Amino acid sequence: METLDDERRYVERCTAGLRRMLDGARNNVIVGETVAGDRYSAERLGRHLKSLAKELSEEPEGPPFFGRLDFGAGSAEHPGRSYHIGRRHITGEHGGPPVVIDWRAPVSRAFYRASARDPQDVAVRRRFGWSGTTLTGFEDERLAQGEEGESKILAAEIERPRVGPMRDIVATIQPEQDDLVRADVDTSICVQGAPGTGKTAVGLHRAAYLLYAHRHRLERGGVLVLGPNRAFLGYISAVLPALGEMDVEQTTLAGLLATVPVAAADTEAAAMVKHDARMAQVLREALYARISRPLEPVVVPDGSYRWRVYENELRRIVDDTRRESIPYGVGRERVKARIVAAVRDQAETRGQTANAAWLRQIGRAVTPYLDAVWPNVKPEELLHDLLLGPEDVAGVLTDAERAAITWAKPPRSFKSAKWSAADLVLLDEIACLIERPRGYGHVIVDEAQDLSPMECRAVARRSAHGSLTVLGDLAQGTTPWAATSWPERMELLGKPDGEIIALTTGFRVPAVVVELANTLLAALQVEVPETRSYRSDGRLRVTPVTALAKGVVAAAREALGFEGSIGVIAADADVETLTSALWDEGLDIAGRLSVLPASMAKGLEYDHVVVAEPAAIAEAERRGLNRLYVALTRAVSRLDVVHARPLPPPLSHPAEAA
Ligand SMILES: Nc1ncnc2c1ncn2[C@@H]1O[C@H](COP(=O)(O)OP(=O)(O)OP(=O)(O)O)[C@@H](O)[C@H]1O
Repeated sequence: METLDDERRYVERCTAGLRRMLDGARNNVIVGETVAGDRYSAERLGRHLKSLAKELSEEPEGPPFFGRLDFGAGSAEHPGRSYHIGRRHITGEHGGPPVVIDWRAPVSRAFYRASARDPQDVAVRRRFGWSGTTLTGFEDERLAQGEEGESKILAAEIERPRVGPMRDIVATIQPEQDDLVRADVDTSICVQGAPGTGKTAVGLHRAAYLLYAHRHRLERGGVLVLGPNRAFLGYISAVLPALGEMDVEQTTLAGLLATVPVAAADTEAAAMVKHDARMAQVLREALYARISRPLEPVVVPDGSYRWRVYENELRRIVDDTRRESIPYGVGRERVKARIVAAVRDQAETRGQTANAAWLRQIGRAVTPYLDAVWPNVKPEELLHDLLLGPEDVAGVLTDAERAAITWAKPPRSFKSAKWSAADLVLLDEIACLIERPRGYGHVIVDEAQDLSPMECRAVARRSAHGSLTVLGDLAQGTTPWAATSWPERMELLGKPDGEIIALTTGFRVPAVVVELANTLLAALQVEVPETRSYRSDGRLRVTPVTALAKGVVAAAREALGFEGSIGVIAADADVETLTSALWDEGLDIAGRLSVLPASMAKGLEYDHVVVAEPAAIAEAERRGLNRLYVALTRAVSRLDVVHARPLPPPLSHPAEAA
């Protein structure tokens, strides 16, 4: 077994290897552009090499490897071989074997999965400890000899104080997480995970894994990651680049659907109706109601002659086309083509030949008729008209529901209409009825419990020919339409057969904090499995105060004495006052201390969290207790609950909890 010095020399070989790869990629950029056969392939090759060179040079510098596997002499596939495992593959000297194997390669799997009970031919698993890019030590587990222990390196990684954006967990992925990361590309999965069980981390690593294992297939469609808000996207934005993946689209659903700006807000009653799955039928019926029954023949002038297609045939064409399951816009084109074909058949019967120019001319002549029978429809126009006083041709909405979504003050035309966030979802539904949207090879949706049925449909349309990874926690549902059951949501997401898997080990929230948060769970009326916290460290303090701002300032000041980030989470309405109070006391809220509204806390984590006035968070909205549950579970090391008012009932046992 080598010494630490040997391993440090190995680091130098890796650094040299990386340098060789970068030089090689840069050289290839120069050569590749001049040697490739035709201009098109030269350009493609050039672009590919440039992006490789860019990727290599931009990659954040980190340790070249984090683990090593020594296989036993009896291994069938890797007898007596050793492999260093890292974030990316590093080529060896003189075309020899790589000095580092990518964590996603098949052989690396044993690093995450082997155990003393099932060593998978691994004699020794080594984990390395680093301080920046300096190798500081390693730990060995002689799995073949039944040796497997709590890893200090693993524990230190999980318990390290957090600063800045989310980091990858590639060195410490747990077996149950690895199962999800490497699930088959065609399999859609739904991960129900309590706070801090690594759902987001798993989703991002899955994106990286799928791109590695199925690059060709996914490059065409692409991979899309949908997060709940911009703050969250900023927080996770460094993970995929650190894993060498630069080309994954990361956005919010609102960002994806934003064809027009959001300039209006709905009442909750209106939003509830607009997000209801029944709106799909209302919109479909409203769109197809634009098609009218042909009552007159089409008369097409052609020189001195007039061609006629009679009502019966036209009706047949329109009815047949309606029966086909094709988008509305394609239907319009098809009707047009069929009318033109009917004219062509008549012309050919008369011995006239139909060339392309003639067919185009007939097509132009048919268009005004088509505009009357199967008109072009703009989504904004259709929705504007519908909201004037929804006719609800389908008869699926109640009078009250129809009244709720009727414009309070109708805009002068659809062009001056101000749209709400829910309207954007409806506009997307209509746009996709008219024309199929771009689909992705794989879509990862985080905080999926908050999606409405109509939003689920928007996601389903983008993953109709690909697969989905759905990440969420029913207990953290805060929207009025949040999910209460996964099978129902998977159905709406178009993957009714998707597997639903629960993650139950928490890596963020310390056990004492989990206990407090769990006292809320029963009141949330969702069935989710109990969580076990990996962390026995951590601190919880519940402090009654007479003046909230003063209490929060004191807690924040004390928190600054510890290492790591600090988040003060308060009801949205209290944020301004608390920010001023911290500011007035000279606390630096631009640095590692931030104040954030409870509505923005989802998905984020801070080393030290101060939850200000739980009662105010709980009563601020319909699912205020769920919101409070989210706020309480953001802490990595310490949670301070500061309250001037009584705690909301399910949380009223501070003495036992503290
Ligand atoms: N295997 C692991 N090794 C080290 N850290 C991990 C591991 N799994 C998760 N973590 C860490 O635990 C924290 C929580 O992970 P993540 O944010 O992915 O959880 P989550 O389930 O999405 O949480 P939430 O539902 O609260 O948003 C992160 O800091 C993440 O890096």
